[in-house]
Amino acid sequence: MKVLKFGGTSVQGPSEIKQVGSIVQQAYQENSTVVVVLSAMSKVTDQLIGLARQAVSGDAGYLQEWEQLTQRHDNCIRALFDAPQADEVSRTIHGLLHELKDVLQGLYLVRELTPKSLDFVMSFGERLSSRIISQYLATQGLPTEWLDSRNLIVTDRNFNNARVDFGATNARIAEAIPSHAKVVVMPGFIAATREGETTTLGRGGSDYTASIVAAALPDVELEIWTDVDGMMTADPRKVRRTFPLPRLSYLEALELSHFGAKVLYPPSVQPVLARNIPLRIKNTHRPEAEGTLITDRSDDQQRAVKGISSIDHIVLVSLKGSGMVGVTGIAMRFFSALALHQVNVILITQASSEHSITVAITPADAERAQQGLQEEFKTELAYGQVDPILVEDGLSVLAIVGENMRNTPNVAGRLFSVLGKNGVNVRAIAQGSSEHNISCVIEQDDIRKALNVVHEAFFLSDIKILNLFLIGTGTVGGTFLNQLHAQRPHLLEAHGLDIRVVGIANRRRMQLAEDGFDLASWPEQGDDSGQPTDPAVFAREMHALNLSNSILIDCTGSAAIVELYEEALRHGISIVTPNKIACSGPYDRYQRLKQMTSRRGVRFLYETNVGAGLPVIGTLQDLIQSGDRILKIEAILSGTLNYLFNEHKEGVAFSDVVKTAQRLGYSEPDPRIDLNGVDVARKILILAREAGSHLELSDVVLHNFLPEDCREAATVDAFFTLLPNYDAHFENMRQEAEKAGKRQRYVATYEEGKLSCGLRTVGPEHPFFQVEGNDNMVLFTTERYQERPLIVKGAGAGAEVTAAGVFADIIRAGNF
Ligand SMILES: NC(=O)C1=CN([C@@H]2O[C@H](COP(=O)(O)OP(=O)(O)OC[C@H]3O[C@@H](n4cnc5c(N)ncnc54)[C@H](O)[C@@H]3O)[C@@H](O)[C@H]2O)C=CC1
Ligand SMILES: N[C@@H](CC=O)C(=O)O
Repeated sequence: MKVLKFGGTSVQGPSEIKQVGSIVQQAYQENSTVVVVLSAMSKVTDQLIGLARQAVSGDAGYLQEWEQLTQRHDNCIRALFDAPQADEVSRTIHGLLHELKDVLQGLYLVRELTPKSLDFVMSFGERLSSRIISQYLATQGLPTEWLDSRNLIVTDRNFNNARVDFGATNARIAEAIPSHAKVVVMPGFIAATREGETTTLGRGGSDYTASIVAAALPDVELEIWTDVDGMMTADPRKVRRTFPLPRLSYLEALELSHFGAKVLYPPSVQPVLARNIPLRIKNTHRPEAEGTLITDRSDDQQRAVKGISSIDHIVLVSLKGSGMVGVTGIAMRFFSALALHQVNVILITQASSEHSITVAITPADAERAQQGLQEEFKTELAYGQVDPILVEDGLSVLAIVGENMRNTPNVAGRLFSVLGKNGVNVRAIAQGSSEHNISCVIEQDDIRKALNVVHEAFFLSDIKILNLFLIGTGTVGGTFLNQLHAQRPHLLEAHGLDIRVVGIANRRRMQLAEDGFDLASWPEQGDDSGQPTDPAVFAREMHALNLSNSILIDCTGSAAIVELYEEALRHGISIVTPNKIACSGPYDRYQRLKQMTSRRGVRFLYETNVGAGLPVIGTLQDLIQSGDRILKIEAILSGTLNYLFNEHKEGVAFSDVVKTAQRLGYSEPDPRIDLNGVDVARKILILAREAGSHLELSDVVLHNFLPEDCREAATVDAFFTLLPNYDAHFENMRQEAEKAGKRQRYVATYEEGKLSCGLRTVGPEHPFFQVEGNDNMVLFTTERYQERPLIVKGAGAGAEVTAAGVFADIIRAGNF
């Protein structure tokens, strides 16, 4: 024998009902006796509640709503039945609808809506749907019998959420439902007291009806038909790449449904669990899908965590105070007060110091909980032995569930580590000693991100999604996008790294796309669509998306973008940047940014600030962290300047070489930043800070070789107009060096806490003499490298190498 329950979405219209018909037909052929339990057509219960409230408030508009309800059922009948049968079904349905209208008229007149009358009004949803479907199944040639659940399921008088009298109920079901071939159709959700008053079993109660019926019959299987492929690893509306779970134990299903998995109404597990009846969840729209089988054992021994669920709109209520420590009976009084005020407790935590007890409840219970606790502890409150009752809202509970968690170490470690790395603050934690469930309370704003990162950690450990917000699509940013586009498939396949660009901005336009841009056409998306750029709005939208593993990539040279860093880190967003302004700006901010990363479990990576893609900062950090001490840094740090001094030859104008350096993407957005030495000053300052010095940019002794009017030109274009006036001047400098057998080099030095940079001429004996093209060279003289310095050398500017350095930092941030 089979009991099939169809939810509201499975019976919402004629085409769905026809699909139900074919599923029942199949079950009948395989099992002979089938019990079909039906929900109301989707949204009808809410509509009925609305009608009752409208009527009782004296709003005659309820009549129009009633007409609509009638119309919906009429349409369904007309689509399902031919003329003579349609009239017959209509008569039954209209009889019920007029009964409903009379009840609503009564509510309108007496202006009182009791829980009992609300139950009666709500009962019409299932009574209507089950009558129509019963008749429909009969027209399909099935031997159908409609039974009124109110004659079978006996409850107490706890209207709206009645408790079942299983003794009486089981006996009535066993007697009424025949074991010979038959299709029995019943309304779900509704029941009655012994005296025949209509009751309901709580929202979602149709599942419960089916489970009660199954548990009262011999040799039975239960199937719950809904609109998803089974119990999923997490809520697919909130979490990406969820998948159905083929098997669960009753306990796991209970925990998951209790913590928000809407597919199953939690009380429905108990009756089938008690009789060890297999329960399968199936998709009405995809009957071929396997669904989820729920039995007494969880047979996936490999996976410790079976599912992740959550409950939003949680309130934490805490009783704290030194007067609680070591005093017996506090917990008893705390929970008695809550019970007395009918407060349903979702989660409990108590610190082992006994200094506080915290419970999670729903907002509807919050005021009663607070009042109840204030009354109970009024003496302690008056004497200051406990603090005022603390009520905090805007929270969610996230729970991971699985029977095998009990035998698997590091499940909690993984959970909290992944939350921490994504900047999700955990407010309260609960784990039962059975270890089936670990729950934690977090800010509701973080729930989407938290669910996604936890889901990735436990179910998609082979794939990690990184969400990039890129500002700056010029030389470096644009090249990075091209590199990512080319490398993305390989990273996904070989390293399970799914890197998505979800935000793009440049000086003109900005836009966000939660599922990621198509990198094949990013310039169009980045440049022509979206909205005018406003960094504050970009940041606000980035924070609002609150995506897991988010990284802000600043490929500008803008101080305005640096202003966004602290808030981004605070929101758990890592930062990767070639922009030197943050690390060479005020020391306090540089320090704050670095400290925030360790506190918030995010990364702030800027390897490309010095030497473009060369491993300069990483090398220095490794030296320091391994206990070495920096004695001196001497370096060529400007790719642009080195290029100029190498390429400025006889017969070539200096100003033309500067233009070429700009065209090749070596120079700063404003090339004067290179020529006046500021770019080099920033870089040597950054190295000094990494080496432990608390210096500022103003501490760098900078020898400028750019003539003053070029430095002061109003725009970059004006600068390029003036520069040719000095071609002869630069040619003289070059010839002088050449005559002496030397070469010009712009050299930065850090020694004994002093910073300087300036133009020098070096002979063939000096290592800088041979530094070619746009190369950089950094000599680290340290306690361990005193005889001969440690040297890092290579291209120190340019789109490809810098973009590759940014790329490497992103992967580092992602692997953190
Ligand atoms: N080009 C190179 O070889 C290297 C560059 N860098 C650094 O990389 C950064 C970018 O350099 P490039 O790509 O060469 O510059 P670029 O001038 O080619 O590109 C800058 C990009 O930033 C955007 N931008 C500027 N201010 C903005 C704002 N306030 N809001 C939104 N977007 C803004 C621009 O629209 C443009 O897309 C600079 O900080 C530079 O110092 C670092 C190492 C090497
Ligand atoms: N403009 C810089 C490049 C990045 O830092 C240089 O020329 O070195």
